[in-house]
Amino acid sequence: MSTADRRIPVSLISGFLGAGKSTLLNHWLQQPQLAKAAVLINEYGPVGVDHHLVRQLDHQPVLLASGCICCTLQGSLVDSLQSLFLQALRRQVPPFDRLIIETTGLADPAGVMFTLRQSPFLAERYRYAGLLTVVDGQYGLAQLETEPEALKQAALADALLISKPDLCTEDQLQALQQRLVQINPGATCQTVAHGQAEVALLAQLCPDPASSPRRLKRWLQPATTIGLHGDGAPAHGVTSFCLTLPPQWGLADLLAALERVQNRHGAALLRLKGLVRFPGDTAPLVLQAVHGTLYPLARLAEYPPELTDNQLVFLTRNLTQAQLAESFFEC
Ligand SMILES: Nc1nc2c(ncn2[C@@H]2O[C@H](COP(=O)(O)OP(=O)(O)OP(=O)(O)O)[C@@H](O)[C@H]2O)c(=O)[nH]1
Repeated sequence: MSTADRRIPVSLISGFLGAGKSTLLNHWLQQPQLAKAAVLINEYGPVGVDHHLVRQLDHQPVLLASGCICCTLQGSLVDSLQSLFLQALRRQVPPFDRLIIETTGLADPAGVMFTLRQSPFLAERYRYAGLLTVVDGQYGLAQLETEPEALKQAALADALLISKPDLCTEDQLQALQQRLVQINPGATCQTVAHGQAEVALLAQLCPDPASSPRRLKRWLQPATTIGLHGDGAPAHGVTSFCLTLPPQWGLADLLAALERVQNRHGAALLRLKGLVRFPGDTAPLVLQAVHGTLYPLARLAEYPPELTDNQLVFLTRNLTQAQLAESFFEC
């Protein structure tokens, strides 16, 4: 990075659904080096849950944009970045020295890179500072074969982080690492458990793009060399919807329903997130699943008031809401 460049560095964290992006961000936001960082979280789905899962420090604005930044909301990303900059200038939010964008699991990072370059306002104030892609240690290898977005995110990354080593065998990790090297030999690749990566990784992602045009070209290059169309199209057959728990259900009913759904439709269940509270609970449980894996339930400190009780957000591929509901609500 040139010392004269005073633009705010923008780092992207991408990774397929449930790969471990928020976990990493949560860890990083507690580190003093990022005390003056701003964070933009982008979500896919009708109800935002992520921003309640990322621990928010008082002085860090967490902005939300619903939808997919790369394909449907590029205009809105420009607006968000512009407004964040102006708000900091007017001291409506604390000044920030770095911006981290966590892209939705379905986002194509090339769209974000392109946005930053295309808007003159943004290009003067922000500089693209690299892409870190988190790859699910457990499901990553399969996702790289079946999910074009996952492949593209890996192909475009400056650094790759393999998550969840504790859930993988050595062979699994090795096979994934080998595949990632094939897809993106230029990126660094390391394994990280529970998001505990060094913050220094952010600074190492890439130098000032202006001083490295070849790299920039590579970032923006459609990944046709590895068999993708590179048109930024959203995944086919991916739907997102909410289901509300029947009021008489308890935790046991919910767990039984999830087991049914995961047994029957594990492959089609890209992601499930939810906050649930049962009678007598003072704080909600955080529910997260990826395919057939239900992650350990965690309890939030308090209930975010603006969220509707007991709604689960599903993201599925080639599985309709009606089909999923039939399994979910079966008694
Ligand atoms: N066992 C284990 N679980 C992990 C690890 N990293 C993340 N997880 C869990 O995986 C689940 C998904 O992680 P998130 O950080 O929410 O994933 P994400 O990429 O932000 O998910 P989306 O926002 O849906 O794209 C959570 O329940 C995490 O606690 C890890 O290293 N080991």
